Amino acid sequence: MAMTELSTPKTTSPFLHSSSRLSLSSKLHLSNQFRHLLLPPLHTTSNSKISCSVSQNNQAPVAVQDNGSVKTKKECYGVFCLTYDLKAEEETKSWKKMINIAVSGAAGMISNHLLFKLASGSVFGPDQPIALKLLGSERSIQALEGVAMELEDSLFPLLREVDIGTDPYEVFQDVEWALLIGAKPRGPGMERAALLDINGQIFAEQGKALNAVASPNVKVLVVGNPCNTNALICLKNAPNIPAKNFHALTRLDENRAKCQLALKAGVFYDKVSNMTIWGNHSTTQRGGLLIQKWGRSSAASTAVSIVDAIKSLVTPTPEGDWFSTGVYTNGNPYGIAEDLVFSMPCRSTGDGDYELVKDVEFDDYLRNRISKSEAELLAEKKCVAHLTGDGIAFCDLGPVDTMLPGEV
Ligand SMILES: NC(=O)c1ccc[n+]([C@@H]2O[C@H](COP(=O)([O-])OP(=O)(O)OC[C@H]3O[C@@H](n4cnc5c(N)ncnc54)[C@H](O)[C@@H]3O)[C@@H](O)[C@H]2O)c1
Ligand SMILES: O=C(O)C[C@H](O)C(=O)O
Repeated sequence: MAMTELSTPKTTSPFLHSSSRLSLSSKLHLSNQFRHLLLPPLHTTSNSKISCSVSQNNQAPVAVQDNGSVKTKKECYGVFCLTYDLKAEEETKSWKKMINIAVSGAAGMISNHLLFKLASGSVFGPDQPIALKLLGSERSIQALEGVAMELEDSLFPLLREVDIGTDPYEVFQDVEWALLIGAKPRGPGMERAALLDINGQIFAEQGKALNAVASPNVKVLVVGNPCNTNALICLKNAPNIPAKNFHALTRLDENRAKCQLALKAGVFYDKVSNMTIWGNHSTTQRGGLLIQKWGRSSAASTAVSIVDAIKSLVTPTPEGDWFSTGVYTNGNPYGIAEDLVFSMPCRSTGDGDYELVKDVEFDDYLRNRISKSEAELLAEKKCVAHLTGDGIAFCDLGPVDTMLPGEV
């Protein structure tokens, strides 16, 4: 194998703007028969050395163009600074058109697991190139750069672009998926509803930004807690986007419930189907206990459940089964109060959209539990009336009796 040694220059932080475009382009093949190419700046120490050879095929690296002007390297990072003519690459001819995916809270715990699954192709498929638009808070911008560096070092062929920024009006431009994770998590002894005040503002602002700049058919998955009411705030601030496109993540509850039922029934969890989570991302499940054990809220299993939730929308639902997702109640067949985001059983043909499953039967016990969840969400809705355009907020969340044994 032909080898060469390249000394790599030390580079300073390239992310100098609120939204930096990192255009990750085609693969650099590491093989023996091609001429050596000077690599873009690497984030390594000044004395590090690399032995490699780089095939260039017919691709001429060019500077990234933005609004007609050639960008300077300080706006991007390493390999993201170059873009390549992909027409020469046989593999990419079978690929779908690239999609733009926004992830907020991209420097947080959940995103740290999720982003690498998205970039690997295991969520949207092995023929679906993606651009990641990463939104962080001002305080997390350095960490966001670190995330971009790790994505760069992972050499994902399907990851074509990475943007980072703190302004949702820039980061959400033309996005087809928005995964809204960025928000404060609760700590030990807190209820999710206590986050209403802190997190509600974030989702009002991000709803407005999506409304203004995202793709008109963007699919929005709200993860930040309390996710049902945050999703309601978000959709109310985005009147140009179909309300049906907004989801609150209740898939973690579904996965937890499947696990618990399997345990009880003495079967492996793949034997459990047709699980419905009704209502809100539940405070009656294991989130609090996990916070007590971990000292922080669930992250890896949440990322997995986000993957499951997206896959349920982009692949056909297996015959006879359904999945749960928090959706806008608008003419629902179960008599649940309208104008809420409420988790219900759904099916999808795999086109990103869904239909409600309309014939699930309730017994009195279930009806009673659903009513309780409905009452909780109606109370939360009153608390955020100032953020949904419904007048003056009135907050009376009542006594909380949902802590699990062992919670403090
Ligand atoms: N629905 C669910 O099933 C579920 C499960 C677990 C956690 N959660 C919720 O998800 C949220 C995130 O959890 P985490 O563990 O990743 O938290 P984290 O604290 O690790 O990360 C949150 C990140 O969001 C950033 N952020 C804060 N405000 C922002 C804003 N306005 N715009 C963009 N980014 C912003 C923070 O800087 C931080 O980097 C929490 O609200 C948590 O309660 C929901
Ligand atoms: O419980 C929490 O606050 C975190 C998350 O929503 C969870 O269910 O694990």
